[in-house]
Amino acid sequence: MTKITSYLTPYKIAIIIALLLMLTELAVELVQPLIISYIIDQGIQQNNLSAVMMWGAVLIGCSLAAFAAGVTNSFYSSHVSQSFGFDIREALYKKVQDFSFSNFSVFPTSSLITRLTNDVTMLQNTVFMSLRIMMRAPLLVIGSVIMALLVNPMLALVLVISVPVLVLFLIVIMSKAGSLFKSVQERLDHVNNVMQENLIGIRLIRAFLRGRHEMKRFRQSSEQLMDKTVAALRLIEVTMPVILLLMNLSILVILWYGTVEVNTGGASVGEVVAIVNYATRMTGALSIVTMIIMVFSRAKASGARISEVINTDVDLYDSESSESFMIKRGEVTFERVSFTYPETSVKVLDQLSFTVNPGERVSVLGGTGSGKSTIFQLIPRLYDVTEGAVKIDGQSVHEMTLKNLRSQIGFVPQEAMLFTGTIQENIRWGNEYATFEEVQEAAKRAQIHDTIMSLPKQYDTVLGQKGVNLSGGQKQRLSIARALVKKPVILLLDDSTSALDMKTEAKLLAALEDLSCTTIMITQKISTTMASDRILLIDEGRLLDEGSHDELIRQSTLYRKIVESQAGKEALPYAE
Ligand SMILES: Nc1ncnc2c1ncn2[C@@H]1O[C@H](COP(=O)(O)OP(=O)(O)OP(=O)(O)O)[C@@H](O)[C@H]1O
Repeated sequence: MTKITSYLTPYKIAIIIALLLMLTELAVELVQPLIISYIIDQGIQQNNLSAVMMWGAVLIGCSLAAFAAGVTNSFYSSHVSQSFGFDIREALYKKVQDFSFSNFSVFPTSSLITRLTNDVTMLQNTVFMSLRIMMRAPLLVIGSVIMALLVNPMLALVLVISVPVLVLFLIVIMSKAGSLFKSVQERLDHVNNVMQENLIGIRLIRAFLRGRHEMKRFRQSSEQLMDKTVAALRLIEVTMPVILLLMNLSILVILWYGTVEVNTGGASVGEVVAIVNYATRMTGALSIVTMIIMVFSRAKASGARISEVINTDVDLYDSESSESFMIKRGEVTFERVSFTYPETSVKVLDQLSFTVNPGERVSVLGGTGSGKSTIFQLIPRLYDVTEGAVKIDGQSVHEMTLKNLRSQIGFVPQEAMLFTGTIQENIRWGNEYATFEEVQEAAKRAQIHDTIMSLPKQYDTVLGQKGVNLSGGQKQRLSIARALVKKPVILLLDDSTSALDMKTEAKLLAALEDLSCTTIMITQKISTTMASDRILLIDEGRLLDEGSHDELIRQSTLYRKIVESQAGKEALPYAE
């Protein structure tokens, strides 16, 4: 288990320097009331101007030293906190990149974003404040009590009694605040989640006139965040008046008792002033402790949330026996494969067996929810099979390294996903080493080259977020081009031609013809299945039937029904 504090280890020298500088500031702060008491007792009371000048010069010298220490401390504190935040952000990002899909189902995207941003910033600020002021405040309280005891133990007794009471009170508040701030962060996750869904679905929201509904949803979640934050802050705010009340009372007692002691010769005026001065400084330090409680409580919650991600076991990884394997032929075999999604109990695939031969073009057809996309996810090992084996050229995908396996497979997901950047960059995303000619060739095969050339900036046209400035069909063809530029041995198209008209689809399929790769296409369209060598008919995670279009028309009632529903009775040569 990696502890968040271990990320501070590389900066231990800078931390030590910052802490030493902070101690210098603290020492000056503690010695100042003592010097002031000397100025009063040895200078003012004795009418000794040279003593006033001497101790005055010492006071100024100390203040300058504290100033220099403070400035240098800020420099080191910023360096340590920013570097620490950078390292944690990077570690989190790397971890999330390695996440399997089942890991993602545990952490919603919005929560991961909050953890990567808000939670890291919270920790970063805490480190900065710890090195700058946080450690100083408790030390100042302890130091002030010790110094007061050295100056006059009898007068200092008042502080010896009041300070532990206050510290106990603050500990109780801190333990309560921790859980409250944890729920503040969870509420923040929720606000981010609603916001994210709103922004992603903005077009749908406008089209369905659901703006008011969504506004209400957002307000509810924002109100919950506000309520939790107010509850947490109220608890913290209560500490301040309590501290002020108790400390002011203590000062009054010191003044009263001090007067008695001065009159009986038990204390000097300078000593009383010094102890009042220590008490005032302690009041300031204890007020800072209130802020510390808040910052630490939030940091504790944030630290736990970050640790949760960093210490998550990634359940999809290269095994000891994994090796690089060159896919030469592109034969895909499912051997009695069963699959259940993590955290669920329903078998989505059940003892599924089939083989796709090298270079073959196979369509996967089946009702919605029958498990077609799941079949695809198992080939590049986005999930591991629950039972059975998926093999490529006879080698189990489990025994191939993830990087090696995925680099040889072209995968076009159901929803075309594009990134902010130029068209060229988006295609090259599939193969960063592709030349411009290779990018163009892929675009030509994907039937998107002509469209690109008609744009004013052609391949340098900048796409908006998720490719908003393209039509659904254009996005699909661009993501096909992105898979083709990889020159994959196996090409998986998950309903990737659904938005294309029949003519464009036919051209695309013809252009894929001379590629020697094995092509598996999930489809709902008969026009696609007709252009395939073979069709796998899937129903409830099982292989219902397989064969060419003509064979299935002869042997499968279900297939005949699908053909009839899409192309009419006349498309059935064997119709009575
Ligand atoms: N991440 C997931 N976690 C849990 N269950 C899932 C997950 N993804 C899909 N399922 C379930 O698995 C079943 C098969 O889903 P799959 O996406 O493979 O179907 P499909 O045949 O591709 O459907 P469609 O044609 O509608 O895309 C469905 O019942 C679905 O609810």
